[in-house]
Amino acid sequence: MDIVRTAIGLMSGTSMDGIDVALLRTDGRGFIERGPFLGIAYDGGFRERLKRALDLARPLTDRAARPDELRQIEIELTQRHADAVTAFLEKFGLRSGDVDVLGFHGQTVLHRPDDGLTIQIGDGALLAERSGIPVVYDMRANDMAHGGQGAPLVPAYHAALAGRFQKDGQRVCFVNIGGISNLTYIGAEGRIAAFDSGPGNTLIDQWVEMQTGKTYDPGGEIAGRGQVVAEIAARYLGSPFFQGNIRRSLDRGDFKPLADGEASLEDGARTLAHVAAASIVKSASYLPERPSVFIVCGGGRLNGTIMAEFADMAGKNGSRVMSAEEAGFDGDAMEAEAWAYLAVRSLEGLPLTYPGTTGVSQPVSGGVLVEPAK
Ligand SMILES: Nc1ncnc2c1ncn2[C@@H]1O[C@H](COP(=O)(O)OP(=O)(O)OP(=O)(O)O)[C@@H](O)[C@H]1O
Ligand SMILES: CC(=O)N[C@H]1[C@@H]2OC[C@@H](O2)[C@@H](O)[C@@H]1O[C@H](C)C(=O)O
Repeated sequence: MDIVRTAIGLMSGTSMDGIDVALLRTDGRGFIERGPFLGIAYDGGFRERLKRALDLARPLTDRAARPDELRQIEIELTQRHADAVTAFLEKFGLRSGDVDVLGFHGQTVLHRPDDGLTIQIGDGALLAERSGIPVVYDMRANDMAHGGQGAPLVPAYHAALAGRFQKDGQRVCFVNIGGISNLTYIGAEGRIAAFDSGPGNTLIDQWVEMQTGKTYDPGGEIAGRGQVVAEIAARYLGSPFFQGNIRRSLDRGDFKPLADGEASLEDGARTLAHVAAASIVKSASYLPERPSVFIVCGGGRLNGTIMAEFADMAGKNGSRVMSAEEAGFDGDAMEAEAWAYLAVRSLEGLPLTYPGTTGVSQPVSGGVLVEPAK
């Protein structure tokens, strides 16, 4: 019988808005029991530290290199994850001994798939020491070493969740609208295709922060008061990323922020919400079949303007759009749950990625296990 483990997944995504913590009981295969979730927001000061980490990482060519200041930020990030685990255990009445493994994503500071380079900061050994729990981390590297894009990795988890839709004969596509958006298509016969689909919230967050000091557009309400500026939308949607059937994974910095003065606050937010929705639809046209349903997770599902535009465009193609919650999932917890699931798969030596998800040459496992000292 397959071993069912209790795993906690820890995700600090490209939006750099905080740490998502989710518990899962799973065998890393078809058994999945979702547990509680906790989101812990970063304060403004630490977000600035993470932005600095992106600048410090830009010139790096060695994924193990940690210039002094970057190493300091890595230690702080790791300590924040250890504190997040402690807060999670306390909140839900658990002890560290109740948890078999932590799946630790860390923070992506540089992602250059064309150069075979992906760098996540986050010290797995330090987290194991501080938490007293075994840690699986660095889950993207082995995929890249085998010719994969190193992202997205969540599709293996989406595929495991899709079972009940497949039984209904549905062609399901999970859409994650995070800082960057990505898609996972699972056909009725279990065929899986996944890739990054374009800019998500990052451009919107950067624009709203520059114009107002707020870090995002709550509910998409600012965008709701604006109009799409056609030339700006065309500039983003005309990117070579959307041309041709060769999908590649994205770095947070791949799409340039909108410059001050290019639009009013509202029109800029509306245009970027339109770009977020239209890029999903454009990229989805490269899927093997038209999905019958899109299930949307990630913070972008809370932006009403993105969702209204996306539902409208997908509806014209005959596809239905629903939020993760409407489908019975938790759209905030999905990526952290996935990292818990992938950690258990890593312990079992099961594949994390497939030719259809990252373009890797063959299905490969990945991740590095560190046990705390006894
Ligand atoms: N209530 C809300 N209204 C509108 N947008 C929101 C809301 N809450 C969160 N968001 C957006 O969602 C973003 C966070 O999304 P999420 O946590 O899914 O991203 P991430 O995991 O950091 O990114 P990625 O999936 O690219 O790694 C925020 O930066 C913000 O733009
Ligand atoms: C290199 C990296 O961290 N990529 C992230 C990013 O954020 C969304 C998208 O781009 C996705 O490819 C990936 O994260 C998710 C969790 C993934 O690997 O599935």
